[in-house]
Amino acid sequence: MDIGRAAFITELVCGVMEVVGKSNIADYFLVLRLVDPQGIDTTSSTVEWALAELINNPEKMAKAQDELEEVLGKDRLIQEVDISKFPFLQAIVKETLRLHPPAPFLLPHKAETEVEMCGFTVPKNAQILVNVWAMGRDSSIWTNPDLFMPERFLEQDIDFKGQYFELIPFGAGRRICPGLPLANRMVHLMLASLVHFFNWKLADEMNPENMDMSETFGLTLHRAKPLRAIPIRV
Ligand code: HEM
Repeated sequence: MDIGRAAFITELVCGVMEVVGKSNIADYFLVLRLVDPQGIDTTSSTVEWALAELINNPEKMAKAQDELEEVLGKDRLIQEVDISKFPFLQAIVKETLRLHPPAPFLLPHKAETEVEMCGFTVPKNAQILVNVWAMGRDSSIWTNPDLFMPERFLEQDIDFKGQYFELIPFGAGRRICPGLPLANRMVHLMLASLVHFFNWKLADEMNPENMDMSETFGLTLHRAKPLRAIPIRV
């Protein structure tokens, strides 16, 4: 791990400790385990889905590889400062989080008071689950919602940092995921490295067209069948 990354993680942990100081530590770790059972569950699931979608859509994979090679050449490793130079890579991550949000219902919230919203009454103390998975597949928000089309994010200036309510895989507002800045960097860096230096072949002689892209639902969302792919050094 490089010094910059280590300093960043230390800073994040300190920030988290501040939060813990103001709340119940047992609840905090319970939530942390639920959201991120092994510390990287949500992050690794995002990278796995992004890679699966790229293998399933070879022309998008080629476009991502071209973009990386144009800026980095054949040998240079991507650094954190480079991420902003890759609009298509960023669009791939957004599109992956739209289609496969690792926390499909965010975390349960509770209404502190009765609220009127869009003609509905949400009673005090009601438990609220926000179905971001369904929002990502809603045809009144997205054209061809079931298709993996990263290009849609090249045409519109939307990110997932809580300002655009059509795309909130990390939640929004006060309870937004505190790991967002770290996850954002990790997903881009991991995915870019995997795609820049390797071509990918599916195991067991499978073709991209008959890949199983089904999901398992729970508090977190995963691939029903883990991605089995073989890296081939470019
Ligand atoms: C792609 C990666 C990730 C996604 C999509 C994600 C998503 C989420 C979501 C949806 C929530 C609940 C927000 C709400 O209450 O509405 C959450 C909470 C949380 N996340 Fe993440 N997360 C990711 C990565 C991480 C990482 C890397 C960490 C730690 C380093 C982390 C730590 C936490 C913690 C501690 C909470 C609970 C915060 C609270 O109690 O309010 N997450 N995350």
